[in-house]
Amino acid sequence: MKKVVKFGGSSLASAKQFKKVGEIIRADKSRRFVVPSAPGKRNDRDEKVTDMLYACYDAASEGRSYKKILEKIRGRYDEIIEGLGLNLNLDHEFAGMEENFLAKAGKDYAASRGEYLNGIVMAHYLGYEFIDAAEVIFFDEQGNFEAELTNRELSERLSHVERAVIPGFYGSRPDGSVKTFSRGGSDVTGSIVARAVHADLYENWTDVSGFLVADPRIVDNPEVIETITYRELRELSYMGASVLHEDAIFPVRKEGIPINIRNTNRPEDRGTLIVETTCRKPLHTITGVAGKKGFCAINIEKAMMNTEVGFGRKVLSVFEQSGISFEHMPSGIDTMTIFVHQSEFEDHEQSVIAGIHRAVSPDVVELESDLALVAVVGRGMRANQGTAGRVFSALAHARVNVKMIDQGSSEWNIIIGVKNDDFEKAIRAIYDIFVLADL
Ligand SMILES: Nc1ncnc2c1ncn2[C@@H]1O[C@H](COP(=O)(O)OP(=O)(O)O)[C@@H](O)[C@H]1O
Ligand SMILES: N[C@@H](CC(=O)OP(=O)(O)O)C(=O)O
Repeated sequence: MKKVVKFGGSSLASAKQFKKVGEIIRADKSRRFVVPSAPGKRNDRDEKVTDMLYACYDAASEGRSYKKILEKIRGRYDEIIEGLGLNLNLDHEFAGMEENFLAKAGKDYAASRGEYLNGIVMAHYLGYEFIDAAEVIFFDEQGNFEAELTNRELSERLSHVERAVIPGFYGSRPDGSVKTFSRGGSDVTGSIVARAVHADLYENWTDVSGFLVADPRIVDNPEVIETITYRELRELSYMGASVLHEDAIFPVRKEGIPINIRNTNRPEDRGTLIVETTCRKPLHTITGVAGKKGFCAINIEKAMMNTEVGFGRKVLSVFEQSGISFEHMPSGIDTMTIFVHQSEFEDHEQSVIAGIHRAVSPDVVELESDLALVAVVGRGMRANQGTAGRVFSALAHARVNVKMIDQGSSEWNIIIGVKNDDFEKAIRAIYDIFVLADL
């Protein structure tokens, strides 16, 4: 049995948390490969080390004094080292970081040091080998992750190692410069390591007892999902369920390795098992509900639109030319609506509208901003009649105005557009009708 264990920032925020992690790892000999994040928040008012490193980099690159922030970061590690009673000194590492800051090694380099230093501390604490992720995780010149090259090299390197700590979140480009994944990317590193060592299980340890049916910051005490499939999870994590990075399933999916989400503060809880496929019937019709705010809808109307071959392609090419990807595209006979991220769209708004006019001569183009998308996801939805009806009656009861509905033909997800202001209300209404009313 071989397990890869990833610990998030909340699990490594202090010496007290490190001790819990140490106990978890020592309790099971198969936990051979450890992927730590940078220290996270110790309480609601605290800062994540990664955020402090970004602030430090910004100060250094703008010629402002960064020393105070760097000292604060140093303080976080020293507190952990002292609390664990380790004979370890990070003088050399911090001197190297300062040199590189001044040499402008880049923002990604700065951000990655949170995981790098925590990896050194963790390896020391556990007596495991430390492997710098820059030596085994690779990106190309453009910064795209090199999945196959990484898998080959990492497999080879780890085949000679009994127990190792590999810091999460970063790797390197061909010129040796550091490149990070997007925020939350240590989850992806854990998955890459699990694939490379052909792990039996990828355990992802965090501060909640599994993947929850809804975001616990919106719904009080949501139920834990016992078993969820990769594709359900991908949809929920892409749509904002931040417990697992949206790309973390791809490497393990290639090998069919299950992921187990576990709680460092309650190791006795079984957590959530994420699998390729399962015979286990879901407890409720829906598996989960998640969503994101900050979308904008571009509504295009033109009489007889559906008879114009190539209409959709021409419209989408306008977005493509501005480098904007679209999220959803519900359409009617004479209407078509494109949902985009408001933050990506705002700067290009007028040029995109002008482009649409030039490309397809529409009758009307209208914009609606400050929208949220909610995804109701579940493999059980196909087998249950009236799911959409229940969703919409719950939303109507909660007085939520539905702006858009998009149901894939696979019938295991329904996407609903609502106003940003109605977002939390919509999530609670859907949770209540499918989970609380079911109990
Ligand atoms: N559906 C969900 N299930 C569980 N947690 C969720 C969900 N949606 C959002 N979260 C949030 O994700 C957090 C865990 O993710 P994250 O902060 O990245 O942890 P870590 O620091 O351990 O990587 C939880 O504390 C919770 O607030
Ligand atoms: N430390 C990085 C990477 C990461 O995955 O962190 P966490 O596991 O705490 O979400 C971040 O804050 O984005």
